[in-house]
Amino acid sequence: MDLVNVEVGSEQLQAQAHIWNHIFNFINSMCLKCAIQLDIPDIIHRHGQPMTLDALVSALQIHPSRVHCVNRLMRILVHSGFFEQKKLTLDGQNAYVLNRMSELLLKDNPSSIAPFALSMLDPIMMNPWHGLSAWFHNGVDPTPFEMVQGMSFWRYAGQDPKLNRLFNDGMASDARLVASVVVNEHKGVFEGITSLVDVGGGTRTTAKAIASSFPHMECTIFDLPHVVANLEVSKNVRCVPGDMFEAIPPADAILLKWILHDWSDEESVKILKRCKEAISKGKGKGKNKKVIIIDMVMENQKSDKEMIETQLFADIMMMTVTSGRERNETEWAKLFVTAGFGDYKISPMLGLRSLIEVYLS
Ligand SMILES: C[S@@+](CC[C@H](N)C(=O)[O-])C[C@H]1O[C@@H](n2cnc3c(N)ncnc32)[C@H](O)[C@@H]1O
Ligand SMILES: O=c1cc(-c2ccc(O)cc2)oc2c(O)c(O)ccc12
Repeated sequence: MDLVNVEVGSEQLQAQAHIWNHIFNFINSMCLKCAIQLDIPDIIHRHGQPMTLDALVSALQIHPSRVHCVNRLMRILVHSGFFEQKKLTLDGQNAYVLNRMSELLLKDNPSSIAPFALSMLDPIMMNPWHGLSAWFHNGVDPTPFEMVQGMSFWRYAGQDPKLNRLFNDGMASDARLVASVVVNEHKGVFEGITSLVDVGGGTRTTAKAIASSFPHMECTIFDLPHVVANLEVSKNVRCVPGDMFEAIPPADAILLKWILHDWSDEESVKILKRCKEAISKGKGKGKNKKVIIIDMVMENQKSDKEMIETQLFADIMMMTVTSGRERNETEWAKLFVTAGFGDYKISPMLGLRSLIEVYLS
């Protein structure tokens, strides 16, 4: 094709802009990481009132030669919706204020997403992305993470205390946010249940929230021995070490929060079969015998482009890091039928994620 003679119309320029936008999309992630590392949300929060650029610059402990760059960083962060700008009436200066997004980045917010953001944007997690196309040619390694880092994500996290702490803190803060929504707004899901096992319950955050809202429920956390071994004793949540692929302690109900998206369909069916055995042996009756899943249901929020895109990101993330996947309703239903369950109910209620109740019959 003689490119010089091709007429470049406005549609092509728009296409070029679209591609450029995607080439540079990583800049959004990196500016977010930079803002968290510079402590910008906490600095504005501590200021207690709208904060001018001059006040922000003097509170930031940065090299004097970088001072003139702060407004450029703040401009893109305002554009991407992380801060608001207000006109100060006295001198006409603009000042920054937090919004719902930056409040979720504050370090002392129990639901802070900052640790999760820093773990996901750590070079250890970013390097595998450079191997994505090579991994499509390589039929050996289960994930790009394993191909590039030489071991699974789980083994890596087990030997890198910094990544492990950031990831677990990120999981725990998510668990606090989700548990408060579930126990405050969807209490009915747990009513009538006398015993619950939170399989892969990690640092026990979700189980503790459920146990304090339902003091008569016997709550157990079931996780790998090295996870459970490090937890301090809690009077209302029992800890049982073990492997969910082998056997799960009996209970009326089993909770699987952010578990099945880590695993392939075959592995997920194995876990669900162990759940079925556990609730079959439990003392629950009728619809109280159930598996409660908190995970994404893809294609469930047709109207919201950003939510759909985030679910698509999460799916590719799981492919790259854990060999798991995000599923649509048909794919979930197939897992439940294959594992021998009879019925299920999906409540889309947790932003990106849904609550799925799976019944024996
Ligand atoms: C993504 S984290 C989810 C933690 C927690 N449910 C939450 O949402 O905050 C997955 C959990 O599964 C646990 N896990 C992985 N393999 C397991 C196994 N074979 N048996 C039991 N737990 C396992 C991990 O230790 C980890 O705590
Ligand atoms: O590396 C990950 C990433 C996630 C993840 C990514 C995006 C989302 O919207 C949600 C979750 O989840 C993970 C996970 O559950 C896990 O066990 C290991 C790694 C990751």
